[in-house]
Amino acid sequence: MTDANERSMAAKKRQVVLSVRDVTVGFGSNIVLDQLNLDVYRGEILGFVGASGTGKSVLMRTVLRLLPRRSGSIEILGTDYDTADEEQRMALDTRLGVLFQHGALFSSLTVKENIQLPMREYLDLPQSLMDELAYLKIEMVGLAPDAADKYPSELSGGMIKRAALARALALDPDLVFLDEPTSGLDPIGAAEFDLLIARLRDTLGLTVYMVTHDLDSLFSVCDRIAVLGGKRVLVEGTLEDMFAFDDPWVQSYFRGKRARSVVRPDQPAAQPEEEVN
Ligand SMILES: Nc1ncnc2c1ncn2[C@@H]1O[C@H](COP(=O)(O)OP(=O)(O)OP(=O)(O)O)[C@@H](O)[C@H]1O
Repeated sequence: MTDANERSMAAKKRQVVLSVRDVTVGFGSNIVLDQLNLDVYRGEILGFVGASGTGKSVLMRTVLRLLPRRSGSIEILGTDYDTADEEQRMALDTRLGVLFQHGALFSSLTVKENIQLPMREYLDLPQSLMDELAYLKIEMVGLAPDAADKYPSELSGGMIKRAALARALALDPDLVFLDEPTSGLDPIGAAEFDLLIARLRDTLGLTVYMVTHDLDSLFSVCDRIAVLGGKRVLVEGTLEDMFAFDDPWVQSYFRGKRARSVVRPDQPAAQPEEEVN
């Protein structure tokens, strides 16, 4: 059996936790996603990439039902929100965590209060237990306990990302969506954040859907990569699949000069080389 066949057999055995089928999304006459398909498997870190403006955020927002779609279906953790009843929708909401691009913490609330927001919305817990849980999440993301009573304006960029991650983990989700989690962090902070995500995946059994432009993240923590292009998922698979995929943007992205500075040295550069942003 070839490697490709073995991989495809293994993929079939994996449990799909997010299934996007023939999804079309547009704004007026601007069709951004056209009959797009994507599967995300339990326990993986999927890196979602694509040129600027191709619709990565639009897809994530559509999956999270923050944007309407024109057609297609989306099933998350076995539930199709469109056909689910109120109780099933609520149960699904508690199993999802989201970290938006700029952290999106409420500036008038402390870190602890931000983390407790989802708990207040979905759970009926005494304050003492919510405090205990908030401190647990704060520790989980590598923040010091005294961060709990700080306001977002008192935190560094890296601390804001961690606090936002703690809030995303507030309800012990199965699937977390991260929109450019390392953007704005210095390389060391970004590498630490990547390691944190990988560790949380391993210890909590999370599935991670990560929109990113960060080549380091793609090379160091992502199990699979999906590339958005031409309003669809152009290619999905391992890094090796990306290197082998015959498309100018994909070749330039994964084998360009910037990629070569972080990738394993055994990967040859694309010829001719064109840099992408
Ligand atoms: N609310 C909206 N109304 C109209 N057009 C929108 C809206 N949101 C996104 N778009 C358009 O959809 C397209 C895709 O945008 P999106 O933000 O998803 O790109 P992206 O791939 O996430 O880009 P980047 O990597 O720069 O963040 C763009 O043409 C954008 O102008």
